Amino acid sequence: MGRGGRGGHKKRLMRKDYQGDGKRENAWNEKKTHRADQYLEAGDMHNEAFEEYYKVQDIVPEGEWQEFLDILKKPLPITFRINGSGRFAAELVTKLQTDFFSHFSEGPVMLDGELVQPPRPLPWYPSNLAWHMNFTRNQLRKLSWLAAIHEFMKVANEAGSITRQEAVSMVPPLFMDVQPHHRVLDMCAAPGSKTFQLLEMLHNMEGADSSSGSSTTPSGFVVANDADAQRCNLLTHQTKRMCSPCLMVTNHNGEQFPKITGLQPAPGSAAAAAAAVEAAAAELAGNAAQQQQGEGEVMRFDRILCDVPCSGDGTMRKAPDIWRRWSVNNGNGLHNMQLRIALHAVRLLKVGGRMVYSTCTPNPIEDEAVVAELLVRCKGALQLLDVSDQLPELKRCAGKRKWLVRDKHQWYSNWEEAAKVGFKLDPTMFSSPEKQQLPLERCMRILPHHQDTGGFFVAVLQKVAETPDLPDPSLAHRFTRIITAGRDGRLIKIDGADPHQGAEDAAAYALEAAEQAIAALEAGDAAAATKAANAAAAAASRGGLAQDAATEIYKNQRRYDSQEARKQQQLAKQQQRQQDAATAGADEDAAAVEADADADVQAMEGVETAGDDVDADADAAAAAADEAEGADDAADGAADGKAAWTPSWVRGGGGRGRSGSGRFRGIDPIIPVEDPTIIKMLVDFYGVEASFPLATHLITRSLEAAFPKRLYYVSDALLAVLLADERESLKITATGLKLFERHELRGKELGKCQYRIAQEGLPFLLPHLTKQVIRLPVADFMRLLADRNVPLLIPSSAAGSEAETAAAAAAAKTPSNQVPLSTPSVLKQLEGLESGGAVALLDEEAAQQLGLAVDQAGSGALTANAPLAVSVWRTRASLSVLVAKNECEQMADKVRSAQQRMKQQQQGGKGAAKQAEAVAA
Ligand SMILES: C[S@@+](CC[C@H](N)C(=O)[O-])C[C@H]1O[C@@H](n2cnc3c(N)ncnc32)[C@H](O)[C@@H]1O
Repeated sequence: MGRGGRGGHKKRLMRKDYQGDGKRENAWNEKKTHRADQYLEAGDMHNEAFEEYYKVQDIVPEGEWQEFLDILKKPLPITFRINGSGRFAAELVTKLQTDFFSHFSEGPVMLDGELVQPPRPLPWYPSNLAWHMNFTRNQLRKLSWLAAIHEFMKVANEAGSITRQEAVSMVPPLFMDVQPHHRVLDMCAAPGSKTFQLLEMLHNMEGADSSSGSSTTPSGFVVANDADAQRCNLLTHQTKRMCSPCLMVTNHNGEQFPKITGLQPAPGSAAAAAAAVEAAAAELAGNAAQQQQGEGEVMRFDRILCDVPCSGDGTMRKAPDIWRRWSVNNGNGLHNMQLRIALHAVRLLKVGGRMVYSTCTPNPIEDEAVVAELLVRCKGALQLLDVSDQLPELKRCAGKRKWLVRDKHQWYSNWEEAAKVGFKLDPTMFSSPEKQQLPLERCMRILPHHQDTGGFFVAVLQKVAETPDLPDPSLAHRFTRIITAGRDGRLIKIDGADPHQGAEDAAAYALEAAEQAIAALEAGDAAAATKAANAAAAAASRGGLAQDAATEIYKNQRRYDSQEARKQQQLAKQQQRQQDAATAGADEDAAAVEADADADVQAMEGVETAGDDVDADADAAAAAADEAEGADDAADGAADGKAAWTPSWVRGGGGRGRSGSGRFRGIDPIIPVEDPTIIKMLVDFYGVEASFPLATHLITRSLEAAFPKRLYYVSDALLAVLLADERESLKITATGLKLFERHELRGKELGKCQYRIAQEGLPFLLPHLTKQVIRLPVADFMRLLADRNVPLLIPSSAAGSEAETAAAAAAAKTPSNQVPLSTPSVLKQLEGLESGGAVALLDEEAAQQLGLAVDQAGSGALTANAPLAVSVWRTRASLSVLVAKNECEQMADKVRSAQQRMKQQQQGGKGAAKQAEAVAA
């Protein structure tokens, strides 16, 4: 993706165990999968305050308390999700079942008197695409076939065909009902496992019309947002495996996510044409409202996920440190922020849109209290959906209508009790008679002991009408606090003021006016609030107060806000760090993803560095490559001068500490690639059909090179967002799918086009390429994947039997890894293949025979659905694969499995024929 933030500080982002030799600890490493018990001994897993709190909250059904406590002390099993719902996904499931899990089919497997638990699909996850495994370290060590499963998972995880993810974390996206045309916002998205799921759903284009152009690209998009800039980088890495041009990563506080207005369909898109027709018709009919609509709409979302930062009390199994550091203040301290994020999500949601609120804590203050307050404030415009008939196999407890609130001193049953003495409590935390009427049992609480998972909370909400204005509840409340304090004489000191009666009256009036300001704020009337606040200030000064009451109010308000914001941020960060540190899996294992550092980019660096050398070991070179993409996008190409074209628009431009027009420092500009020379070069060299919107939908992040380093493709819908956001309110850290990358072969001739095709963009581009594509028979394709750099034998007149003879002669003499490609059909194709970037793909007939053919026009972006094709670089003497080794291995594995399956089918067929013959005889 086009990344805009600094990428050069990767080392800083890595957890300690990823630093040093630069080799990252593997997410599937057995050491990490059982980290939980490295932190604490079982005896340490005890916390009276925690136990008392949750017993009083009554979240565990009668008689199950001990079971609940016991499971919290056990490490979490491994769970993973097979990515995509494409046919390769089904194949992967088959492979798991036949190659690996078949060991369990002949009865229970015992080791040292202990049962080895067979892997099982999560019963509630659709199409058997999510699995659960629970092997002990001893079992992995002693059973080599178990270790092989683990190894396979590791490779598949790295190649992006599976994602290790905690079971409960897979739940919220399943209730989002995301469709390809939806605008989706993931408010608190990092490190991105749920974003990945949402993208898969967006790209599930089954049944969509794929007959023309880029119609395999969904018309919707996903904006993945996170408040933490460094975690946005992890998000980018994690979601990059999805290869989508429909993703934008942004870096905002969720509660301040900007409203974008003036959204117009992307120029040249079908939607733009339709809108133009509609606008013209409206003009003719003199329909003002419709005309206005044509002038652009406010961007609202169809789906919003609020997976808010929380105390993480449901994650004890993977973060056992929570036993030690648990405090009631953790949840209480986050409630306000959670509510503010959720309220803003409601503002950004379309009428008719759906929003899922989730946490990984069973704490009602962070769960039902937030949902109830949302419903009350929305006055019927937001409804809690009953989803009890969905995912019926998922065991869950109903949400609660009543709960209590505790501070570090005592319990309270209502705000009235707590208002005066409560320690850092807010009225919104409390249940109330009004809230008890709400159908809060429709919320879902997933308890760890019910299906051997972590704990989670999910509420599914729908906006059914425009909501009333939703002012920040904590703001009004804090004003009240300040005024109460003022009344008590604690805040507004009349230092040095004229002690006569008038001053006191004026002070009282000032306070009253301030109260009116609150009421106006609560009613969402900003103008009235300002007026009342000004009146307060005027009264204060009229009374001759030394300290202006209103100023004091505002000063304190600001002080309080920033202190509180800092505290909440620190708390959220601290909790996040602790969760991350203890996370065993790759799901929320951000550092692992970061340390991944673009395996394919690194692989390319490897090939580049090795140049023409036959033994290009991309992975060795990759280990040395420590610069992330974002960093060198901007630091690009000082040597080859500036870009030669003036773009019609540019977002940002400061970037990386340079001063400039960019609104956000450190964020690179986004620039459309409008240089006719570049577009023509790509179109001519690769034969890109006019159906692909190359001239309008390519962006880059730097103009500091005549030929920008990377060219990214953004979908229609995202282009429309970029164009609409004229004020640059969106802080975009990454967007777009990398399609081309400038190739650098030091001191070597680059041929007619300096751009190679990026593997991640290949599935999108391939259906539109008419040149530089070479189709290989199975053996050659497998060889290319294995050796990754094969020599070519191309006599100038290579053709027919002469070439065959030459190739055979060469084959007889050369060591196996030096044998040039010699299949006549390949030699023929090589004749027409220019030096430079190209695509090598499995010959369609072979793919058909193996049942691996993909409807290219309809392949969409899903990695799992992608055709068997690799980006290559052709020189006069060799063909080099520009794809990471593990990805090549995965592809080879797919072919081998298909071959095996075909063999079995043939054998089955022969057997049946023999049987039939015998019967006939
Ligand atoms: C529970 S994690 C999200 C996990 C993520 N949804 C996933 O499935 O991978 C909460 C995230 O919220 C982010 N965050 C904290 N405060 C935030 C705020 N005010 N607005 C948006 N995101 C915030 C944290 O940086 C953290 O990445």
